[in-house]
Amino acid sequence: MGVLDRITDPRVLRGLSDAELESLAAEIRDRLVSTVARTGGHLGPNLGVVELTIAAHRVFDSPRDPVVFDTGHQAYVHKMLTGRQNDFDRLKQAGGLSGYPSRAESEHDWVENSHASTALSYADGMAKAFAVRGESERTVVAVIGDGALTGGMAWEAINNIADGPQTGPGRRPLVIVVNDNGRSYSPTVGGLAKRLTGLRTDPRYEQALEVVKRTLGRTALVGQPLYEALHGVKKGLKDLLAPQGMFEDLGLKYIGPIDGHDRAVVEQALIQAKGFGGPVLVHCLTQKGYGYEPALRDEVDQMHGPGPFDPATGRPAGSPSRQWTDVFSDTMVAAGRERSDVVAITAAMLGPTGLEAFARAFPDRCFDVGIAEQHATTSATGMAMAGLHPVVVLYATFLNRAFDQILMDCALHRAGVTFVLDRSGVTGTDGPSHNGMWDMSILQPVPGLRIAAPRDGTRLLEQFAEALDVDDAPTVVRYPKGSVPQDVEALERVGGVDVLTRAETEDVLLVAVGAMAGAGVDAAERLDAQGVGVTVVDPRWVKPVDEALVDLARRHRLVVTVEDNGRVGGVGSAVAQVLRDAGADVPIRDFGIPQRFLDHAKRDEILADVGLTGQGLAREVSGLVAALDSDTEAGDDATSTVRP
Ligand SMILES: Cc1ncc(C[n+]2csc(CCOP(=O)(O)OP(=O)(O)O)c2C)c(N)n1
Ligand SMILES: CC(=O)[C@@H](O)[C@H](O)COP(=O)(O)O
Ligand SMILES: [Mg+2]
Repeated sequence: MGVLDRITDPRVLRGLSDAELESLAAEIRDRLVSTVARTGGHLGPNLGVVELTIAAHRVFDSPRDPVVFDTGHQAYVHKMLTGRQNDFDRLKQAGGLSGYPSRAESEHDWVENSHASTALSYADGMAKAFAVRGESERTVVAVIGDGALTGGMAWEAINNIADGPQTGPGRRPLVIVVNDNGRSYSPTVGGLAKRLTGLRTDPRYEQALEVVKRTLGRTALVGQPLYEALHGVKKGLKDLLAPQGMFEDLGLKYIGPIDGHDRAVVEQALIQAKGFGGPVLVHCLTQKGYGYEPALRDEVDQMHGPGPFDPATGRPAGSPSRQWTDVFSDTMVAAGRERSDVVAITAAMLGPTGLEAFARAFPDRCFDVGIAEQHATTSATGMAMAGLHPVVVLYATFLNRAFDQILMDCALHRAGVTFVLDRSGVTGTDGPSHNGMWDMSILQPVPGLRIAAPRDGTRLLEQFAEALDVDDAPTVVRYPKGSVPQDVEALERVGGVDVLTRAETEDVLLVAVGAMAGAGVDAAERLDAQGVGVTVVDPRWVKPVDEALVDLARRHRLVVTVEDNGRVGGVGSAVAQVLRDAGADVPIRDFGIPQRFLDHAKRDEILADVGLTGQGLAREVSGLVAALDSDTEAGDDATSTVRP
C-alpha cells in the first residue's frame, strides 16, 4: 500500500514525514501519467501543481478553509488528496470523476465552472462572507495560473481584495497562490507576463529564490514582521522583483518568488501568509509538466491537455482523423494569402483553435491577447474600424463572456468582424461549462449579426469566405469538436438553403442546422422506410432566417428543426417566429439540447441521450406524423397536437 492510498482525508497529510511526502509526490505523478495516458486530460497543468497542492492541504484546513482553483483543470491532485484517488481511473468518463472540481463529488470542491480568471472573485466573495459572519479565522486560498491572471476579471478582483481590511475583526484572510509556469498553452503573453517571466530569465533569479528561501527558513516571524524582513532583505533585488512592486503598488502583500516544486518552502510561505491574516499573494515558480520528461520536452504546450497517449513516450495513441479545426486552419491560411486585411486574434489558444499555421505564415497578422475574450472582441472592432477584417477564433463557450462587447461594441458599430467558434455544440467530456450550447441562442437578439453553421468541411470553406465578404456586420461561423464528416452534397439550392434530400411525398420539412445534417439525412432514410416523406434542408446561414424556408414550409405538413445548440431561444425558435410572422400555418417542432447543464460524457453519448441522432429524431418525428394523421382522421385542428 503506497502513501497515496492512506490519504483518506487531507488532514492525514500533516502526520507524514518528509520522506513520506516525497514518496507521495512521486506516487501522485505516476498516477497522473498512467491515468491520463488512458483517459486523456490536463496532464501538464496537474504535474506542475503537485507540491503546491500538497503544501496547501497541509497548511490550510479544507473545506473550512476553501481552496479554490482558477479554471479548475489543475485540480486532479486536489481530488487525489481529498479522498478520490481510487475513483481517479474513471476520470472524465460518464459517471466517473469530472475533469474539474465538482460540488457533487466532494465538500472540498467549492467552484466547478472551468472558465478562467474567476477564482479571485469567488475568493473575494467568500472572504467577505466570512468577515460578515464573524468567521475571520477562516482563510480562503485561491490558486491561479499566470495565464488566468491575463484575464481582466482577475484584476477586478485584485482591485477589491487589495482594498480589504488587513487586520481587526473585519479582516479578510485570503491567500492568492500564483502558479506561474510561464504558459497558458503557449507562453503567456502581455506586459504582466513579461514582468513575471523576467524573473526566470534574469541570472539573479536563483539569488532571489535563495534569499527568500533563507529568510523564510530562518525566521519564526509571521505576518507583518516577516513581511518587513523579506522586503528589506530583497530590496537589493528590487528591480528584478518587479512583480513584487506591481502587486504591492496595488496594496497586496507579496511573498516570493519561491520554487513551487519545493514543498517545504511553499509550506513555509503559506504558513507565513496565513499568519499575516489579510490578503497576501504567494508567487510560486513552477514548470508545466514537471517530473515527466515527454511533457517538459513538448514545445507545443507541455502536454496541456492531451488525448490518450503512450506513457513511455508521451506520443499520442492512434492517429486522429481530420478534425474540423484542421479544415479551419487550412482555410484561414488560404484566406490570409488572398487578403492582406485578414488578421487573426486568439485568446491564449493559438494551437487548440488551429491558428498556428496562420501565425507561422503571417506572424505580424496574428495576435494573442491572453485569456481576454472581451478585450479580443472590442480590440477586433477597433481593427475593423481601422480597415482590417479581423477573425476572432474562440471556443464557443468562451464567447459567452464577451456578449456585451459583441452587442454594444461590435454590432452597434456594424463592424466587419468574423468570429469563428470551434467546439460549438456538445463537446462532452470537458463537462457542463465547456459545451458550446449557447451561442446560437445568446446571439439571436444581436441586430445585424449573421450566423453560419457549416455542415461539412467544404461548406466551412465556402461559408467562411462568405463571412469575410461581409464588412458591415459581425459574422459568426460555428462548428463542433472532433472529426469533420464526409461532405454532404446538395440536390439543389432554394434561396440560400441547400436541399439535401427529397421524397415522393412532402410530409416533413426537416431543417438540419450545421453538423446535424448527418443526423437529419439519417432520420429521413429511417422515416422513408416507414412511408414518411422528408425533405431535409441545410439553411447554411441560420441568422437571419432565410425567407426561402417559408415557402418550403408551406409545402409540407410539418416542420422540424434540429440544432446542436440549446433549444431555448435557438434556431428553431427563430424559424418558428419567422413562420408565424409570415402566416405560414404549419405545425413546427424544434429539437435541440435541453435547457440544463450536461454532465460530462462523450459527445456521441450525450447526443444519443438527448435524442439528437438520426434514430432519435426518426422516432420523435414518426410520432408527430402519426399524431397529425390521427388528428386529420378525427378532423381535429392538426396543429393542436404538435404545436410546441
Ligand atoms: C474564459 C476562458 N478562456 C479560455 C479557456 C481555455 N483555457 C483553459 S486552461 C488555459 C490556460 C490557463 O493557463 P494558466 O492559468 O497559466 O494555467 P496552467 O495551465 O498554466 O496551469 C486556457 C486558455 C478557459 N478555460 N476559459
Ligand atoms: C481547461 C480548458 O478550458 C481547455 O484546456 C479545454 O479543456 C481544452 O478543450 P479541448 O480538449 O476540447 O481542446
Ligand atoms: Mg500557466
